[in-house]
Amino acid sequence: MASQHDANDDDALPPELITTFNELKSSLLSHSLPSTLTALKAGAPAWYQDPESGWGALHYAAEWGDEAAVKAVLDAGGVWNALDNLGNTAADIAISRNEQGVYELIRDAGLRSELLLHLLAQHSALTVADPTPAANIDSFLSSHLVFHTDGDGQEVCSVYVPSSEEGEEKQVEVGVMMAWERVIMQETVDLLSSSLLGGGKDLRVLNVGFGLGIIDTLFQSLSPVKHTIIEPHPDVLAHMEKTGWANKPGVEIRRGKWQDVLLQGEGEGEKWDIVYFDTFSEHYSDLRQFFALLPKILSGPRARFSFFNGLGATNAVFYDVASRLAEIHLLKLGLSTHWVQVWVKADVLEAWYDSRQYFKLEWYKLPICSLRAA
Ligand SMILES: C[S@@+](CC[C@H](N)C(=O)[O-])C[C@H]1O[C@@H](n2cnc3c(N)ncnc32)[C@H](O)[C@@H]1O
Repeated sequence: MASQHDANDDDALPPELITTFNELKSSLLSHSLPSTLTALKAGAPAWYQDPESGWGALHYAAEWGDEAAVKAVLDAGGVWNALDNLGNTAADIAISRNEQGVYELIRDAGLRSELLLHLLAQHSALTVADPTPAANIDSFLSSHLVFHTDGDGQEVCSVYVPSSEEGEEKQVEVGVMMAWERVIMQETVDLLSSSLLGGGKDLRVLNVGFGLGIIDTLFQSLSPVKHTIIEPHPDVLAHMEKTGWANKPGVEIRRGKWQDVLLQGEGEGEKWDIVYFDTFSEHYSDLRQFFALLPKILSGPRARFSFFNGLGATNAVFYDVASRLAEIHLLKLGLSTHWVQVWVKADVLEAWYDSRQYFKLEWYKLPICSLRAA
């Protein structure tokens, strides 16, 4: 999730607005609520970011820790996800100062804004306008993938994407799947299967996205009678063939994107007891479209669903907002979500030999979802 509003990309601010911003900033720095309210009422730009630090009024209000001031700045147009020059949002400042109430005010403003944007089906902070294989499915499916072991001995499936990072045009490695996620996959399978009474007899499992086959290997240990894997990438399919996946017990490989396999009518009425979703280069809108299939494809209230929860995972507040957004959308479809925190700090620290870092947090929020009893 990138900063939604880079305020200072716009035309230079008229001098009178800079003056009112400076008044607002001084009011916040001197912890004066009346003069903060006066400055905002006079039209001080709550969205503007000081070019030197990248701080906007919301950063100053969060540092002060006054909930009334934070609320006033948000109401006046303070931008919940604006990043300062060090990459921190106002909510990050609130966390660092242990201001839980302020943090929640800003996070909830973010959640409301995301819900509204999704309601209006418009561009949101969860959608990245990126035509490269990292964020565009057609471009990803026509890219060559490399299965290899990185310089730290980690098994990785990578794609290389053009990037102009640090002003230089180059190809950057992006992990489609990396072995550091094994701890997440293991915990996911343990939690998904622990709900199954009778040890999961006649278990039917659906996994969307094969990658390195880590989760599918773990699913095999549950001895499912039916183990459906949906996978569209030719290089991954070739890798699956080479490693004998077509002949494993219960395995049926459906070649294609989940959109083609599950929305095309063939397989109508098919149900599974465990469903897992972990694709690549897709957006939140795709995940949400998949959510809508769940009431039809989950076998009943004992069935469980989980997905790789990686959206917004480069910043704690974006991650919190993205997770709650998913929970609300699932709830609207009749699914409740139980969150389990998985400590991944040690795995994440060592994981990025040559690859772009897509997960920067210490805790992974693992969702376990089930149909609510009618
Ligand atoms: C992150 S990897 C999955 C890793 C897997 N969970 C594991 O344990 O190794 C993502 C996989 O999703 C596949 N994929 C991407 N888009 C897809 C789509 N629309 N439908 C199904 N699979 C997709 C990719 O080709 C890739 O193999």
